[in-house]
Amino acid sequence: MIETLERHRCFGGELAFHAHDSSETGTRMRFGSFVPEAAATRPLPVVYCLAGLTCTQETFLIKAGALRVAARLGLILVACDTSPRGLGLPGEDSDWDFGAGAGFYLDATQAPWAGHYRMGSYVDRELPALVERHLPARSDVRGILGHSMGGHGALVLAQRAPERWTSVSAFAPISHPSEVPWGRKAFTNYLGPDPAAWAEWDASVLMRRRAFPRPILVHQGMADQFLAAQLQPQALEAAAAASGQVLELHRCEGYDHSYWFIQSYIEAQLEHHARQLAIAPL
Ligand SMILES: N[C@@H](CCC(=O)N[C@@H](CSC=O)C(=O)NCC(=O)O)C(=O)O
Repeated sequence: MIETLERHRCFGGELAFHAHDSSETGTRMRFGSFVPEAAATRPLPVVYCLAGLTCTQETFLIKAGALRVAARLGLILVACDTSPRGLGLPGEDSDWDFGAGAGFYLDATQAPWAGHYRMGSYVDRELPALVERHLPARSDVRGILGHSMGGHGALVLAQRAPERWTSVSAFAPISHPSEVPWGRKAFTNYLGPDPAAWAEWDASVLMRRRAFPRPILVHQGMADQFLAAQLQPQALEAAAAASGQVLELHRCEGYDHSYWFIQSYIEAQLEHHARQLAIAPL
């Protein structure tokens, strides 16, 4: 069951925030949804929007400038939180790049995170099942996009289950988390010290192994303060070349890591999803 906490009419449709008990995280989770007016006459495809470190279920919907575009294209948007919260685990709230607000969209295997920090299965299975039961959403196709840590999440979840995810795109993703400080910290603590376990949640490793069956779109700002140290889009590009993945990587001169960058390219990304979702067989 979901509890709807607030509803707002927006661009002819409805923006809402909901809460529910999650069996994956064992906590109460919140998510936001935007349902365009067009859903009054037919079920619409959903694009799941994964935000980055320190964000909540509100950040993308408030800051990305996506709702006007989604209303025009007839796409439902769903934005979840970036981790479970309020568990009282040691260290859960100590760092902005680990623990609460930094779930990394994976399934933790290490104590004390295992059993709760299961954002991978939450986004892949539990949330779509809930959304498809309660919103006027198509269940035959799904899109996923994300920013930074959320870009990593979108790329990894789509590549791990290409039969479940029709379309994927990312803004400034953490492209090769096994090799950068944010990813190594998260993977060591959530998955343990063995890099073999990390590989299953690393977009560049997965892409090198097997191409996703449809084109992947990425935008990366070239004035991004995290570009060299944390994001490394060149790893994704090399992996795509190795597996034959069709990867459209746009290097956007002068743009930083912020939501001003996302606002500037959200229309291109949602149009990519609309194209992919429309051509998927019904
Ligand atoms: N607190 C940090 C900055 C955190 C930050 O920049 N978060 C990004 C995502 S980074 C990768 O996942 C973000 O989207 N923040 C929300 C926003 O509204 O911009 C610091 O102090 O450097």
